[in-house]
Amino acid sequence: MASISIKNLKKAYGTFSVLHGVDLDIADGEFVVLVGPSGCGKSTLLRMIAGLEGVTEGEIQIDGARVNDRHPKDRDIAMVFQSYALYPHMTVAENMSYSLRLRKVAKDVAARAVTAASQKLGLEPFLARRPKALSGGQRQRVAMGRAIVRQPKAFLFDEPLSNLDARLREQMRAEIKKMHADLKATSIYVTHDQIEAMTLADRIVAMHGGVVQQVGSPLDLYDRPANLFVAGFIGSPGMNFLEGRAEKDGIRLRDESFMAMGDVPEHLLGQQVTLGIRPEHVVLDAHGQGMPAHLDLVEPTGFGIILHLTLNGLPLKVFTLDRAVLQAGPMVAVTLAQEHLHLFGPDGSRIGGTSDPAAAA
Ligand SMILES: Nc1ncnc2c1ncn2[C@@H]1O[C@H](COP(=O)(O)OP(=O)(O)OP(=O)(O)O)[C@@H](O)[C@H]1O
Repeated sequence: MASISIKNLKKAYGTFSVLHGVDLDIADGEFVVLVGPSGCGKSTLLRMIAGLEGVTEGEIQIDGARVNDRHPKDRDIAMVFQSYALYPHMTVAENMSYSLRLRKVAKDVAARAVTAASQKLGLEPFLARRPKALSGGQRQRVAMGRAIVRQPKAFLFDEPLSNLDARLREQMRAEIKKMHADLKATSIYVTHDQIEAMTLADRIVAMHGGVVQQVGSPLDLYDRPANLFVAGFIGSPGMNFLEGRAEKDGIRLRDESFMAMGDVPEHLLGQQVTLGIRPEHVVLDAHGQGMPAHLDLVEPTGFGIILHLTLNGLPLKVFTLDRAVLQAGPMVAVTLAQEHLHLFGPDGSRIGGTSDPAAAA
């Protein structure tokens, strides 16, 4: 296995710049997930690491060695795609052993590697079948098995589960996690799906517009998003944002209502700021204490309930497990849990901490 280091990496297609200087150090055995909206450059970054795209500027190192000009096959990296990319005329066993045969690995060694990988992935009953006789989930497993038998330095996953239905995704997600716990292989995984990112990653890299916005553990990004983009992107239903002007002890919202939040840093006074609060941190008050809000829409998800409210003319989402709200009238009372308020400055970056008062100082 290997460490991967990316230094000031840039990519442009003609005059169109896709990556604007990415720095990232991935430790040996780490599972890193790249997330971001469509077009933010995550697949481009992955493909550059694999050697499938050239480097415009900057450096990629694998185990300390510069690989910018190294051919993909000489980087010793296995890539798993959403399209599976299996050879249709080969059986599962042949697909899995193909790369070993190319490397002239002895037949019995290759057979042992295929057996071990197929046991791990529950593929033994299918070894003699061709890909067309497999379900999507089974094909994806073969694609992973093919990567495993090579024992590469690192695995790169490009949205491997996006062609699968929700139940199968859930199952395969858990299998990938188990596989990683087992093999401890350095892995970089690209996805749109934030549940995949949250559940699989040791660290998440959130990208937007070809720029890394934040790198951290899943809960770091959830609890202490570095800016408005990360705050809005991570979490579903998404964080609520309320815009206003900073005053000494809180924020004067657009509708002139006041949200108390302790000492506001002096340099922000009078500035336009944004308050953020996650839907699960808006507290519904059964006793009618708190701010009156109009209940516009109720979305029961089974697990919990998403409420769409209007508070002082502003939209506010609430997530609750309390089914009693299904009987609530058109008016409810809400409190925003102060310790869970996030504050973002005029440029969108996070101000201080909410859960960690020392960081706010
Ligand atoms: N060969 C190319 N020539 C020109 N532009 C390209 C090329 N490949 C990608 N791009 C552009 O680079 C940007 C980043 O693409 P990339 O595929 O890396 O995004 P992504 O974040 O992986 O998106 P998605 O989640 O939709 O796959 C996009 O605007 C895309 O149109």
